[in-house]
Amino acid sequence: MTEEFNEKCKIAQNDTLGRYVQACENIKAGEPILNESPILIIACPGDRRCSNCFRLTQSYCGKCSITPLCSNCRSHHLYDCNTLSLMSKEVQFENLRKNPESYGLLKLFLLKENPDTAEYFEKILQLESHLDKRRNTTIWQEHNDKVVQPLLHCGMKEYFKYDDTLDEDSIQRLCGILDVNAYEIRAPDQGGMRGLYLNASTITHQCNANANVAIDHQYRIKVYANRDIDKDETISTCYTNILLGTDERRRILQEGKYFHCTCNRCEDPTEFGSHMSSFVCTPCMTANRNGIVVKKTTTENKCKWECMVCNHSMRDEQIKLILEKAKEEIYHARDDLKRYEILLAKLSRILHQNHYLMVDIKQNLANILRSIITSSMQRPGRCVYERKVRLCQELVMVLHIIQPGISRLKAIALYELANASAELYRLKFGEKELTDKELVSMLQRCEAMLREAARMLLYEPVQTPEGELAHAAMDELRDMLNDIKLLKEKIDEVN
Ligand SMILES: C[S@@+](CC[C@H](N)C(=O)[O-])C[C@H]1O[C@@H](n2cnc3c(N)ncnc32)[C@H](O)[C@@H]1O
Repeated sequence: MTEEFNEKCKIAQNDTLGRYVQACENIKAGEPILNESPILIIACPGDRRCSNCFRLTQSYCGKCSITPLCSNCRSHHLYDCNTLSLMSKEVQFENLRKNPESYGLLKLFLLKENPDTAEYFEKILQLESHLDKRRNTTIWQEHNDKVVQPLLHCGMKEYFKYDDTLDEDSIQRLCGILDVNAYEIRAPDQGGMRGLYLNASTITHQCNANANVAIDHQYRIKVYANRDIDKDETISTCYTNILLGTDERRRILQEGKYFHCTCNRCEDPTEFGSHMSSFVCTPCMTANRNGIVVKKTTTENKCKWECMVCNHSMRDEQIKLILEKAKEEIYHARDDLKRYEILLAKLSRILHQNHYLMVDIKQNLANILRSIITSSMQRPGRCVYERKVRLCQELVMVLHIIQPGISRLKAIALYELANASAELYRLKFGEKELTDKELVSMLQRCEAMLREAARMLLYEPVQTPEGELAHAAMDELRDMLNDIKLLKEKIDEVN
C-alpha cells in the first residue's frame, strides 16, 4: 500500500461532510488505512525554513536568491531553482523575502508550472478552501498583506506559463486550501511546520475519531484504525486537541476548519461521562451531594448550564468569566509546582475534577514531577512518587473514557504510571511496608501497564519520540519481568 488508501476504504461524498473516507469492509484495530508522502511542506506563518532540511534559517539559495536555504544545504529542487533563477533579474524578490509566508504559495505555483507535477496541482484544487466563509475575515486580510499583495506585485506573473492562478481570489483559495487541509508536523528542530497530503486531507473529523495519525521522520503520514471499524463507517481523525472541552474544541474547529462539530462527544453534555467541561454544583456541595453542572442543549443559540441533580443553574457569562479567570491563574502559575497545587485545590471547588483546565494543571504537575524524578541526583522522596502516581491515574482514567482504543496519550500516561508505581512499590518494600509476595503482585500490575503502553506505542513510526518511547517501554518491560522472576525465585528458595 503506497500513497493510496487501504483497499478496504473508498472516498465518498455528501452535503454535510463534502468528500469523506468510508470503510467498505470491516477494518481491525491497528490496521493501516493510509501511508502517504506530503505533496508540500511549508513553514508555519512567520517562520523561514530551509527548503532542503527544513531547519530555521535566515539565508537564501545563492543561485535563485529567493528560496530559503541554510548554510549546511548546498542546493534545493532543481526545477524550482532554475525557474526562479530565470526570474531573479527582473522580479522584485525583496518584498517576498520580507514575507516568508509567500514562499509556500510560490512552491504551489512551481508545482503547477512543472509538467512532472502539474497533475498534483489539479488535485490540490479539489481540496476544500472555504473561500467564501473566509472572505474579508481577519485571516483573509492577513493573507492579503503577507501573501497576496507581495506575490501580485513582484512582477513574476508574466514568467509563469499558466498565470490564471495569479489573481487575488485564486491566491486566497490556495491559502484557504493550505489552512483547512494541512497537517501539523514536527520540524527537525522541534518547532512545527505544515504538511499537505492529497489523500489524508479527505479524511473527516470526529472528536472521538476511529483512526489515529502519526507522521514519521521523513514526513510520511500514517493513518491507522484505533479501534475495530465496521463496514460503511466513516473514517475519522481528530483535527483538534482531545484534552479540550467541547466549547473550546468547537471554537477551534469553527475558526480554523469552518464547521460546527456535531460528533457524539460534542453532542453529549457529559462528554461520555468524562465531564471535561462540567462544573461543581455549589448548592449540592454545601448539602453534601455530588451535583454536576453541565451545558444543556439549547434553543436558538441560547445555552443553559444546569445541575444534573438539583435545578441550580448558571449563566453562560458567569461560566465564561470563571474560565477566563482560571486560565489567567494557570498562566501565572506556570512551571511552579506549589502554585499549581494551590490552584488545583482552589479550582476543585468550582470545576469538575476532570474539567479540561484541571486536566491541564494535572498534566503540567506530572511534567514537573517527571523532571524532578529524572534530574535528581538523589532518589526523590516517596511523596513525589505518590503524587505522580495519583496524577497519572487520574489522567489515564479520563483518557480511557475519551479515547478508549489505541491512544498515544494514554500510552504515554500508562508508561509514566507504570514506572512511577514500580518505583513507589520498591520504596515501600525497602521500608518494609510490603512483603516479597506483595511486591511481586504490585510489579505484575506495573508490568501489565507497561505491556499495554508498549502495545499501543508500537503502532507509532520508529524514528519519532513515540516510537523511541515504545522501545524504552519494551526495554523496561524486559527489566521488570526479570525483577519479577528473581523475586519469585527468592520467594521459592525461602519456602
Ligand atoms: C481536511 S477537509 C476534509 C475533506 C473535505 N470534506 C473535502 O471535501 O475536501 C476538512 C473539511 O471537511 C469538512 N468536515 C470535516 N469533518 C467534518 C465534520 N465532522 N462535520 C462537518 N464537516 C466536516 C469541513 O468542511 C472541513 O473544513
